[in-house]
Amino acid sequence: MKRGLYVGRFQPYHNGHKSVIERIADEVDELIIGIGSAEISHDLRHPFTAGERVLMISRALKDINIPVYIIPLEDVKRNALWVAHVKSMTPPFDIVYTGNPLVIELFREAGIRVTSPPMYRRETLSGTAIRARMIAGDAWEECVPSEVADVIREIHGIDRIQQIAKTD
Ligand SMILES: Nc1ncnc2c1ncn2[C@@H]1O[C@H](COP(=O)(O)OP(=O)(O)OP(=O)(O)O)[C@@H](O)[C@H]1O
Ligand SMILES: NC(=O)c1ccc[n+]([C@@H]2O[C@H](COP(=O)(O)O)[C@@H](O)[C@H]2O)c1
Repeated sequence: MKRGLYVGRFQPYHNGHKSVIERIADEVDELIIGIGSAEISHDLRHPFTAGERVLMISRALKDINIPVYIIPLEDVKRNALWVAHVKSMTPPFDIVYTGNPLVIELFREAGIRVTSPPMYRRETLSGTAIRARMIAGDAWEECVPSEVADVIREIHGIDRIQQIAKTD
């Protein structure tokens, strides 16, 4: 039994994440998706709540045929304690998938195997680029699974991000 952990902020969950998860699902028996910075929402880098991100990801995973555990992970003030915090919140895992340099370093120091999946269409498929499109009123739907676009519409996510992008 091999269980993998994929950590990200998923603000929002997009087609780059989807392509990574499809590859991971071929390599592991079970997948844990850790939703990072779970306590942060309603700001320009983190517009969506943990619960909204759970909804986006769980609906978009309908074609993944291995067990998936979606676990919100709040940040902690001390990086040196973060891996222990993550382990306390998740089922045991054998491998971590991430491209984030700090996350790579912290798990490696803890003796846990880390793999960095290759980037997929990174020029358009990044949370930063997608949030910029949402704020500018440009097309963003093509960058995310249709189930994620549905959730963002249901929660009036574009109105939210455009409102918080205003200056007073
Ligand atoms: N297009 C992509 N292809 C493959 N992996 C990706 C892609 N975009 C992000 N990732 C990886 O997914 C994980 C979670 O990323 P994250 O949720 O921060 O998305 P992001 O697009 O990098 O967002 P942001 O621009 O807000 O930082 C990270 O390990 C990141 O390297
Ligand atoms: N000290 C901490 O709480 C700590 C340390 C490293 C990463 N993280 C989190 O891990 C997540 C990594 O996701 P990204 O790769 O999407 O940035 C982020 O939510 C980040 O805040 C938290």
